[in-house]
Amino acid sequence: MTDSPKVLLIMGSDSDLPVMQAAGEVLQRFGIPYEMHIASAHRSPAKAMALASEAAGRGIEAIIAGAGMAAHLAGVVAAKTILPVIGVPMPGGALNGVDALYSTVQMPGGIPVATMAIGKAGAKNAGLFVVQMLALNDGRLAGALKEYRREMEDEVERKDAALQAAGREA
Ligand SMILES: Nc1c(C(=O)O)ncn1[C@@H]1O[C@H](COP(=O)(O)O)[C@@H](O)[C@H]1O
Repeated sequence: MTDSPKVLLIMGSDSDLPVMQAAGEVLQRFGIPYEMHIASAHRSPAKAMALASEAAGRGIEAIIAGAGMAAHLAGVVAAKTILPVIGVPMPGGALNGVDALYSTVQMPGGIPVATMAIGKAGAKNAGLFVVQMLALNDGRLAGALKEYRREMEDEVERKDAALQAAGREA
């Protein structure tokens, strides 16, 4: 995207990209410019901390941080900025994301990380949560979110209608 980014997406590894893309897709759908980076609190701590501490000065309004296993990334990012940080626990590893969920959500009092569900649904909701925050001061986004909800409702209705029709035929 060419506009200056409003949202920063950080992930601990390139292996997280297929999941984190779900957040990017939501932001793209709502026309919100974002930037994606790979940076790790464990493997490249200086870069992870610099991205976090410089974000506000660059006009970023929210950060989505995704990591798996011992997922310290979102917490470390949150420690270096007062921007809202949304954490997405990645699936995989021996514990299939439960480790990442606990290490993302169990922040000590004082440094919050708004933690979403494990995996793609969590990444998607992280994107939507950011849209909802930005919509507080943006009527266009608020309207687009209402339309998104209407479409979701219509889709459920279509599926139910198809189920009822199939039931009648059986
Ligand atoms: N949890 C973290 C952090 C961190 O918290 O800073 N950095 C990388 N990782 C995670 O390690 C997992 C395995 O990484 P590799 O696939 O590169 O071995 C990834 O899910 C990544 O987010």
